[in-house]
Amino acid sequence: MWNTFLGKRLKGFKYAAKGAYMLVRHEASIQVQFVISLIMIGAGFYFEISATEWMFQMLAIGLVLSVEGLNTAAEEIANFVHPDFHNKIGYIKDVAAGAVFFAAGIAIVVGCIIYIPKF
Ligand SMILES: Nc1ncnc2c1ncn2[C@@H]1O[C@H](COP(=O)(O)OP(=O)(O)OP(=O)(O)O)[C@@H](O)[C@H]1O
Repeated sequence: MWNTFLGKRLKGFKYAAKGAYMLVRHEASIQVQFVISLIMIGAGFYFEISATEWMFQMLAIGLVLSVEGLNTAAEEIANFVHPDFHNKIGYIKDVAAGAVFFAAGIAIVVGCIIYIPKF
């Protein structure tokens, strides 16, 4: 069953779900972003934001969690291939963190646009 086209896709989904669980269970940066995401979802219900606002908010949350997860993967690869200090590893980690900076910056702007008018 697992060797069919559908079986392989299901297996891939199972590994991806396991990876998402591992990120939330073990990675402090993802845990922080995850808790902030839950707070923002709670705020969405509290302020009864519109369907369009929900879409932008959920896209922003997905963007931040995805990029943070990829940043973690990049860090893990860097640590695995070169555990010692190296300028190139530092550069790789910095640009991966820079990607999170972009995503988080956009998410903050989206949050401000949605919630500032509600006060
Ligand atoms: N092996 C390395 N060689 C050069 N610079 C490094 C190295 N490891 C980390 N750095 C520098 O330190 C910064 C933070 O590293 P890293 O993201 O691994 O965080 P950490 O605090 O060491 O670990 P964690 O994020 O798991 O708490 C990097 O962006 C990079 O500038």
